[in-house]
Amino acid sequence: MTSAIEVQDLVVERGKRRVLHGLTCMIPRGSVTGLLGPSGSGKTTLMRAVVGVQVVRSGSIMVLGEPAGAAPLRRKVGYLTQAPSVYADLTVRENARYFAALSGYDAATAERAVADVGLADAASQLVATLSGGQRSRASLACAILGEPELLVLDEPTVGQDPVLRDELWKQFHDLAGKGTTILVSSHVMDEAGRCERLLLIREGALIADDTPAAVRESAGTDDLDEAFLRLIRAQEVTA
Ligand SMILES: Nc1ncnc2c1ncn2[C@@H]1O[C@H](COP(=O)(O)OP(=O)(O)OP(=O)(O)O)[C@@H](O)[C@H]1O
Repeated sequence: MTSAIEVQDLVVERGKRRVLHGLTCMIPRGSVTGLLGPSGSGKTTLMRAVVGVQVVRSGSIMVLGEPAGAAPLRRKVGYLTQAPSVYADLTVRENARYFAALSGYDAATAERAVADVGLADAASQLVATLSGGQRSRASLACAILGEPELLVLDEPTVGQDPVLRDELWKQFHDLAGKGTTILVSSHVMDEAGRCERLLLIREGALIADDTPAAVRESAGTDDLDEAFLRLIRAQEVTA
């Protein structure tokens, strides 16, 4: 099987609002796929559905050949939420070791994940005393433990400086090179160009599912920001 995620006619309602409107997409294995769209367009909702923590109204989501959220996926899927999900009163290392132990990984695996996110020097620092960017990297370390088969990353580079962002993107590609499928959301269009595939989402519907090059070509511009705007306008005209 070549697809890591298959979403079919997904409808999600949150509160009284329909947030995803029959969304269908397929994400290939071993790829870095960017999920881009305006604030409130449904990116987090789609990611939550993929990791199996979102109640869905209808449709289906298969992840690594299993229904999203199925027990065998627990060790195979890493999820980085937007809000840091580490314990403030533990050190970076203690957090990594704790989450490693929960999944049956050893201390060396925890140490490697901490180093991979550039926090080796802050490993013995309490999370409460970290900067915002460091804190989200501490969460990222816990998400990448054991190199899961699928990594779902909700805005992992927010609050990071350009050098770190660059390093994190290189690391995502390294992981993908080793076979990990990465679904990563971002608001930042210059990050879209770093993805192998793009899902552009607006108001809960897909407006593009293609490579960055194909998105640029179909919109007739090299600028992905402009391409996104043109695709939105084209969709408004046909709607
Ligand atoms: N718990 C909730 N109850 C009701 N509505 C919600 C809830 N969570 C999200 N929504 C709504 O669902 C829609 C999609 O939200 P979602 O968080 O998926 O967007 P997003 O694209 O990830 O946004 P952002 O880029 O700002 O994080 C928004 O209109 C939001 O207000």
